[in-house]
Amino acid sequence: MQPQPRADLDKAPRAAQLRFYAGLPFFAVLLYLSTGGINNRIFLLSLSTGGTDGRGAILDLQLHLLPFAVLGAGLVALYLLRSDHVYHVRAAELGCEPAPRYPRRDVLGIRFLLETARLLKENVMLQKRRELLEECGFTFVHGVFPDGGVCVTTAEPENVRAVLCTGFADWDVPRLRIRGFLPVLGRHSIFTTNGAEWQHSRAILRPAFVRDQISDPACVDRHVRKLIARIPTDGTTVFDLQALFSMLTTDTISDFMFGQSTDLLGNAPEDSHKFGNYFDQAMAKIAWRARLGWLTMLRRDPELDTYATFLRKFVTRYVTELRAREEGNKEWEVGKYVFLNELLKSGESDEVICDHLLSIFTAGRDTTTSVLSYLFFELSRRPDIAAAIRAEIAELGAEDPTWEQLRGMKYLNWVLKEALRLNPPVATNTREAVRDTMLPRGGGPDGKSPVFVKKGTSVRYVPWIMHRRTDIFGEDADKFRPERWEDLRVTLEYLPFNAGPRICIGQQFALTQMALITLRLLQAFKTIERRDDRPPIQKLGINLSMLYGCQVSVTPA
Ligand code: HEM
Repeated sequence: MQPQPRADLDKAPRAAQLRFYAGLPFFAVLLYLSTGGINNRIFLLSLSTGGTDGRGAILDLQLHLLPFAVLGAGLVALYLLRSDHVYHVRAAELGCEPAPRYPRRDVLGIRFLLETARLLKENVMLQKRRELLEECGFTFVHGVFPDGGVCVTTAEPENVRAVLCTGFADWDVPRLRIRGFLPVLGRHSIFTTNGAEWQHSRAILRPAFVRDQISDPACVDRHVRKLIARIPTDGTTVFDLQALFSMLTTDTISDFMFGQSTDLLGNAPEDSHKFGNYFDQAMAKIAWRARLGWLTMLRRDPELDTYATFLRKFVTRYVTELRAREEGNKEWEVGKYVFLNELLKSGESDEVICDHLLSIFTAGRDTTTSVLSYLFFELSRRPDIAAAIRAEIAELGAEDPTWEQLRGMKYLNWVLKEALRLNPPVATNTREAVRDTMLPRGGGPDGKSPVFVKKGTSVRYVPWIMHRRTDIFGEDADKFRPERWEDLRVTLEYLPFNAGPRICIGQQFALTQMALITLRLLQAFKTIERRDDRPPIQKLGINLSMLYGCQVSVTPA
């Protein structure tokens, strides 16, 4: 059966724009009348009663201004029509066609903004956007409130390739995201910079991730053992693995970065718990700011300021401490790789180093927690998959596994890939055009023509939806089936770590860390059972997380 076109999807966006511009003069008159406020009402009343009640001067002025207001609005409309015309001529020259616009009637993107806020609140944003994208050929355009521009949303691998790889120079991390992240990450972090500044940050951070020293499973192992020790093993006590994974990743990343762990799974001081807690709150707030736009930034948020101040102080303390040790010329934990040590060698100021450290926390903590939580949710309802991983673990023997061995575990790596496919922690991402450019797909009635993109336009690409496309991953795309990776060959259709020059620099670190954690938990527990009847809802923040956590009970091996 042919799908019915949605009434709220405009396949003729240009006509809609023209209708909007034609309405501008009327809008101006309305605006003019409404700015007269109560006076206008009195004026209209007085016309019907025959008197102006002493307000003649003001009303006179308004009447004189009326032609200018109409003329002004007319000129604005003409200007917009002209640039619209120029835009369409250029687009046509390049063989571009418009992409469908959603929703159909939406002056300045207000409806879209309100709908987005509602869908986020109801935690159905990804599902609803998937339906929409499937219907309109995987690309659509919507208005952006309040600046009146547009944003292109796409789940088309060819568009992703153009944005992240082949046309990299045409696209920046959007200003909106930078403004949203600034209070916490600062202006020098790898996530809040573009161009030369970003290249500089990446050049400082990247070497730390290719050094042999970080390949130290013992560091992760130490913290996993603490996690295992905290888990009740009577098979009936229910606990939330997601909360424990969040502590674990905080501990491992802080250990890797500062050479001292926050030790949330051990004997953490009050401050470390506060750090974990404030970090969660701050992330939730900046996700909201970056998504809902300039409106959320009009007002200062004193809570966010409190969180940001505390987080920056907490991290700076380690920087000051380590600098003091270095100045005292003491050898500090000889042989142990400490990321902060390497950063200090860059000669950057404390403020810049603090920005970098917080960005690594942001990049590595909740992403890893998200994948592990979802993975163990799947394992808790799929004992067959857990058994297949255990069989592979048994082949390793009794020795502690090396990083190389972990990377070589074929089935375990399929399982991780499958978890990253179905719920990539960075489920959606955005870039902004820094010059007029185009996307190769999404335009015209069949969605196969290129789409012209004006400078300043945002493009949101959605790995979560792309990873579930049945034309790419098969009819069972929604199913957790690790075996699909045996012969599946994909490139940019699969994008959990991004691609191109801004690809995730912690990818190998994350994969091996997650492999080791999974291995240790499956060695420690014979059964891991799901203990939650509620549907598994994914909450969209900066990263995905499980709304109700991962509630399970376990028995010892
Ligand atoms: C499962 C875990 C992880 C996933 C799914 C993931 C995913 C991503 C994605 C999608 C990006 C691109 C963001 C963008 O440009 O908008 C990214 C960037 C980045 N990731 Fe990861 N990441 C993970 C773990 C980590 C870890 C553990 C670290 C470090 C300890 C890390 C460090 C970074 C950094 C520094 C960037 C910025 C790269 C740049 O802009 O040049 N990531 N990651």
